[in-house]
Amino acid sequence: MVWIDLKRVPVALTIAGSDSGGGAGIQADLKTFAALGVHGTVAITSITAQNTREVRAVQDVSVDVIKAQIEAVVSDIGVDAAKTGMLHTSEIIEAVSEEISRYKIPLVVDPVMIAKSGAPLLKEDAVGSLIRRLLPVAKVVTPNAREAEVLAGVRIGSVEDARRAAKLIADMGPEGVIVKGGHMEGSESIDILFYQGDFIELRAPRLESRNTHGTGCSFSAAITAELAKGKDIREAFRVAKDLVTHAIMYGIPVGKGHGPLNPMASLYNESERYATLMRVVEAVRILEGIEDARKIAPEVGINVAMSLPYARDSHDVAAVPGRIHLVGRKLKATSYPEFGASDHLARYILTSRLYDREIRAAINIAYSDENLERLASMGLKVSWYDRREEPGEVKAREGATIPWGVRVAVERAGRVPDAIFHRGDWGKEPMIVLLGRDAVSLAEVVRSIA
Ligand SMILES: Nc1ncnc2c1ncn2[C@@H]1O[C@H](COP(=O)(O)OP(=O)(O)OP(=O)(O)O)[C@@H](O)[C@H]1O
Ligand SMILES: Cc1ncc(COP(=O)(O)O)c(N)n1
Repeated sequence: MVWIDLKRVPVALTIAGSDSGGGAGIQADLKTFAALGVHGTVAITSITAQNTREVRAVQDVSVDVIKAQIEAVVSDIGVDAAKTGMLHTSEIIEAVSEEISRYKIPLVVDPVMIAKSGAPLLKEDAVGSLIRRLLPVAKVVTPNAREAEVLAGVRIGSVEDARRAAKLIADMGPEGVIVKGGHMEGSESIDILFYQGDFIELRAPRLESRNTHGTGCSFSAAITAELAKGKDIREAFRVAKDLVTHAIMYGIPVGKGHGPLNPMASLYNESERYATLMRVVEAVRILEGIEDARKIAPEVGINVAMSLPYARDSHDVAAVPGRIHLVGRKLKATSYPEFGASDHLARYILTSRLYDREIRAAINIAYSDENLERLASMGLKVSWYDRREEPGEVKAREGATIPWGVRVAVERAGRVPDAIFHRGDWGKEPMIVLLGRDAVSLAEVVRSIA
């Protein structure tokens, strides 16, 4: 539960460029502030004509108007924390530095140099101003590996190098330095914070996605939002890493280049919790209403599961703890649905979603030729895997069988099928698992089969 102080909403300010494509810059910052419950204000430094592929034009805002925007916000609304993004020239950097010093605002500096599409967003002769004027007034600075190389003057090829660079940059004035690992190699994206003489390292699986435009902007905006709430740098770092990882996982597939990440992913996920749980409740009601369920109930019981739209793991999948069992001819759920209640069906859903984002629900029923024929006669696509063909290294890994089996069945069908079955193995009951967008529609299919 996040307690929101409605009497005093925290205020964050972003001093950055506008991205017409809505993916990076102030657009990403405002979405991130909003996602974290902070009121966002802006001082636009440059207007870019930009999309997912390129920066076509840049118009810098005059230094007077940049200063006027900051003063307008500070004098009336007040600012708890600010961040900088694209600051194109030395003049802009110097003006921003003066304003920050005058109002003593806690500042996060994202030393944006080159856009993901390759366009320079900081003039080469302005790096000196960034180091001399901005870093000394920064609370936190968040370079990516390439930016850290420019600032620290060392090459970064490893986590060890990143640590060394973070220390060198800390000597330039900021309290905390985070060297981000998005542009490094390796199966994990590792970010390093150097703060008060200690290092904190946060890791996340490196996600394969084209849609990473705006990651650095959202990351620094999330840190700013948390500082605005009065959180400590370390805690802000954790929140930012989490938000950005989720936002990349559900990046927005628009444009032909690098689409934007989705800073709202966590928020949308939370907003769907109740509705998702209620779909499972309704599906259970339909199953419990089936007159004679003997042909569809497996020995181990039936379960119904449905995931949140932006699910990350089995905690984001609702199902019935203890499953639904046959009592006489009718089905009876042992308890009320909860999130995280079925690892088994969660694996079916989460693996299917790697192929088709629309899949959110699953129900398992007993395997029989008759049930398979019914599914086929309803025009549903059925695929299968054979547990006896499971490679040894998959068998050895806890929880790996279902993801492997789903992959086999999906590749066989050429898409995520409407149902996947296997004929069992030693100690494993054969099973049919129905997959679809909605738990209620799947329960209706099961009712028709029964
Ligand atoms: N493919 C990825 N998978 C997981 N996390 C990633 C990936 N790419 C970037 N990140 C994370 O996103 C955040 C931003 O890192 P990155 O190094 O990409 O910054 P940046 O280069 O400033 O971003 P941008 O390219 O938007 O300017 C970091 O927390 C980083 O670990
Ligand atoms: C206005 C503006 N600010 C920042 C970035 C950097 O973001 P990215 O490296 O993801 O392109 C950008 N492209 N445009």
